[in-house]
Amino acid sequence: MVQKNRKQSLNRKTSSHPRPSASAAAPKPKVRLSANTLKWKPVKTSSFSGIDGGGGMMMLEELEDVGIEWDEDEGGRKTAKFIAAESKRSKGKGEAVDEEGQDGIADAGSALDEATSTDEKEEDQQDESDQVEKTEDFPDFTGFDEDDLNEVDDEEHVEPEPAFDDALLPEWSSIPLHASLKRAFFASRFVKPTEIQQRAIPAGLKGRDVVGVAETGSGKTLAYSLPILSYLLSSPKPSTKGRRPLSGLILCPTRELALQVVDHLTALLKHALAEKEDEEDVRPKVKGPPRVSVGSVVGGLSAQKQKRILDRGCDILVATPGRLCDLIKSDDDLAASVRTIRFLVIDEADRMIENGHFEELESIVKLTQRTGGRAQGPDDDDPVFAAMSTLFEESAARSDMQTFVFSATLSKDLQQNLKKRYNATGKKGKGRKSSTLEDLVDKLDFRDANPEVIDLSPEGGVVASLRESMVECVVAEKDLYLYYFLLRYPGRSIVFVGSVDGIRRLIPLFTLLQLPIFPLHSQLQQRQRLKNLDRFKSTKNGILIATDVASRGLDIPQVDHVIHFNLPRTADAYIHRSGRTARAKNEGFALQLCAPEEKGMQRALMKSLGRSHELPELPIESGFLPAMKERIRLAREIEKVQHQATKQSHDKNWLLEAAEAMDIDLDPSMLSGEEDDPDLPFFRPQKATRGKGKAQRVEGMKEELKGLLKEKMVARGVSTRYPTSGSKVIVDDLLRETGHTTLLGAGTQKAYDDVQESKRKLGAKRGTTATAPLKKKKTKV
Ligand SMILES: Nc1ncnc2c1ncn2[C@@H]1O[C@H](COP(=O)(O)OP(=O)(O)OP(=O)(O)O)[C@@H](O)[C@H]1O
Repeated sequence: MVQKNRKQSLNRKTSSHPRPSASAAAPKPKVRLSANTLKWKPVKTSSFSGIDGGGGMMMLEELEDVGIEWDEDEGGRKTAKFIAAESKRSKGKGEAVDEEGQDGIADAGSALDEATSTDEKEEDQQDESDQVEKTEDFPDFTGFDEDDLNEVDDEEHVEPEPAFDDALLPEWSSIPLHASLKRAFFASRFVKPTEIQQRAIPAGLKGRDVVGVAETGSGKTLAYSLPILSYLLSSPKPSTKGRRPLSGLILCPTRELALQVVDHLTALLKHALAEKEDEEDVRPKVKGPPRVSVGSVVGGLSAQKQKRILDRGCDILVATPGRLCDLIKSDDDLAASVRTIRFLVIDEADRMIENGHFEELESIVKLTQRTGGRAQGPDDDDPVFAAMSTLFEESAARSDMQTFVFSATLSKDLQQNLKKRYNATGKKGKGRKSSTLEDLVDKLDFRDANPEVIDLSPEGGVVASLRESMVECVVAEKDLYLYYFLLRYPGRSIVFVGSVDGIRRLIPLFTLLQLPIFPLHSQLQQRQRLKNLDRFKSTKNGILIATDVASRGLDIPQVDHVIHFNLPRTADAYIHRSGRTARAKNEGFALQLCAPEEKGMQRALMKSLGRSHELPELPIESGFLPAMKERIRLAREIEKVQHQATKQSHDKNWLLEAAEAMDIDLDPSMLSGEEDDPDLPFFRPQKATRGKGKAQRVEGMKEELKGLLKEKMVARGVSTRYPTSGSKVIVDDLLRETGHTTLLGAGTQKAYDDVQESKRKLGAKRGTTATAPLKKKKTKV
C-alpha cells in the first residue's frame, strides 16, 4: 500500500511530542511548534503576486506570538525552531515575540522543514527576510486568514446574500452569476461580458464542458474562471473545520501566466467580498458567500512554501504542470485532491501539448480520469500513475467534473476531434493517425458527451485593433532599426528575440545606450524573471526583451508595441506574441524586422494567417540614422572591450583554480601578464600597462558615448541655428514643448499613423494600393 506507507512517514515527521525542557534554569518548559500548524497570515502586498522590487517573493506570510530559536547540528547546519509564546501580547504585525514564560516543548521542526533540501531552505529564508511594501489597496493572493477560510456557518449569519440590482449592469443580467461577482464587475468597470464570456460562461454554469477559442486579450481567463467562482460562492460553507477540499485546478504553460491568473482571480474576489466586509459593522450580519481561496504552485519558487499553502488547503489551484507533478509524486493527499476536483482547466491548451509539458500534463490529467468509464484505467508504464494505483482503488474521480480547454489558437483538427470522438459507438476511431493533440483529447475524459466548442478566432489570426508593419533590413542592421524604432516611438514595448544568446547580446548594448531594457527568458532565475516583469510594468517607456516564454497569456497593461526582432517560426507564435499588445479592444502596433533570408518565411507566415498582401513598410526618417549608427558603433566597441576584459579575468581565475587543484606552481609572469605564451590559447595574459590603457580607453569611450547621448538628434531639413527656417520649421515645437523629446524635427504621431500616411502617399504616387500582393509561398509554416 504505497499510499499508506507514505502517510505514515509523513505523520512521523509532523507529529509533535511534548518533552521536558532542556533548560534547568527555565521556570516553564517551551512549546515547540510545527511550521505546518502555525497560523501564517498573508501580508498584503502592492504588486504582482507580491513580487516587487524588494526581493521577488511569491507571497509574504507573517506570524504572531511565535518566537524562533536556532538549533545547530554537529555539521553546523542550522535549523529554525518555532517556539510558542505563553500569552498573547498586543503586538504590532511583524514585531518580535517575547519568548519568556512558555510552557511545554513539542517536537522540533516540521516534516516540511526536514523534507526540504538545504537549497530550498535558503531560498525560503531569503524570501522571508525580504521586505514587502504593505498597502491596503491590493489583495494578497490568498487574502484571508486560515480561520476565515475554514469558517463554519454560525447562528449570527441569518440573512441571505443581497441580490444584485441588474439595472446597474444590464449587459450581464442574462448570465446567472453569483451576485457578489456582479458587484465585483461593477467595481472593476467590466460593464459587459466579452463575446467569449457571453458564450462560454452560460455553458459552464450549466455544467457543460467547454472548449473556447478566442482572440488574445479577449477575457478568456474570466470566461473559464467565472463558472468556477460562481459555483464556489454559491456552495454552502464547509461544515467542519479543516483542510479545504480542492475544487478547481487551472493548468498554465508558464510560471508568469499562472501567477497572473492568481492575481486576476484574487483581485476579482477582493471586490466580490469587499462590500460585506465594509458593511459588517453597520447592519445585521449577512449570510455572505464563503471565502474562496486561490493558491499557486509554479517552478522556480520555494517548493516548501507552496507545500505549506497546499497543506492549508485552497479552493482553486493554479499550477504549471512540472511543479505540480513533482509535488504530487511525494504527496498522496494532493494526488487525491486532484483526483476529485470539480473543475479542470487547461489554459493555452495548444502550448501545453508541446514538448516539455505534455508528459507532465498527461500524468496530471490521468488522475482525473474515471476508471471503468470510457477512459483508460491506471497505466503501469507511467511511474507516477503506477504508484498511485491504491488511490484509484480508494477514491473515484467525480462524474460531474467539468473540463474547460481554452486558447487563442486551437487547431480546427482538435475541435473536429472533439466532436468526432463521441460518435455513435462512443469508441475511438480505428486506424486514426495519432498526434499529441488527439492524445490530449483522448486523455481529457470529458464527462460531456458533446462538449460546447466555441470558436471565435478572428479573421487573419490577430485582433482587429492590432496594426502591423515591417522594416526590411539586413541582419547586421536590425540593432540600428530597433534602436531607431524605440527612440522614434516612445512607449512600452516588448521585443521578441529568437534565442537567449540574442537577448544576452542586446542587453549590454541597449543598456549602454541608456534605454530602460529588461530581459525575460528561461535561463534567468525565476525571481529575476518576476522582478524584471514587475520593473517593466512600472517603468514608463519600458522595454521587455524576451524569448517566447513571454509570448503566451501575459496581460500587461498598456503595451504599445510588439517588435519581432526575429520572426517567429509559426503563425500561432506570431499571434500570441503580437497579442501582448492591442488587448481588450485597445490599439496596438506590431513591427517585424525582416532580413532578406527571412523573407520566404515571412511570406509563408502571412499566408498561414490568410493574408493576401505584404505588410506595409514603416517609413524611416533616414536623417537620424548616421547619428544613431555612431552611438551603436561606440556602444558595441565598449561592450567588446569590456567583454574581453571579463573573459580574461575568468580565464585567469580558472587558471589559478586549475593550478591549485593540480597542486602546481604557476609562473608568476603568466598571471602578471608580462609574457604572452602562445601555448596557452585559452589565456592570453595582458601586460599590466596594456590592461590599464584598455581601462582608460573604455572610460574615454564611455564619456564620448555619454556626450552623444545627451545631444538631441536632428532631422534632415531642420536648422537648429535658425529654427524659424529650413524645410522643417521647429520653432513652434520648441516654444510649446510639443515636439519629439529626443529627435528634433520628428513628429509625435504614433507609428501606425506614420505607416498610414506613407501608404497614402505611396498609393497616390503609384495610383494603386501601396502594398504588394504576396508571392507564392514555398516554405510551410
Ligand atoms: N468583461 C470584461 N470587461 C472589460 N475588461 C475585461 C473583461 N473581462 C476581462 N477583461 C480584461 O481584459 C484583459 C484581457 O483578459 P485575459 O488576460 O483574460 O485575455 P485572454 O483572452 O486570456 O488573452 P490571451 O489569449 O493573450 O491569454 C484583462 O486585463 C482583463 O482584466
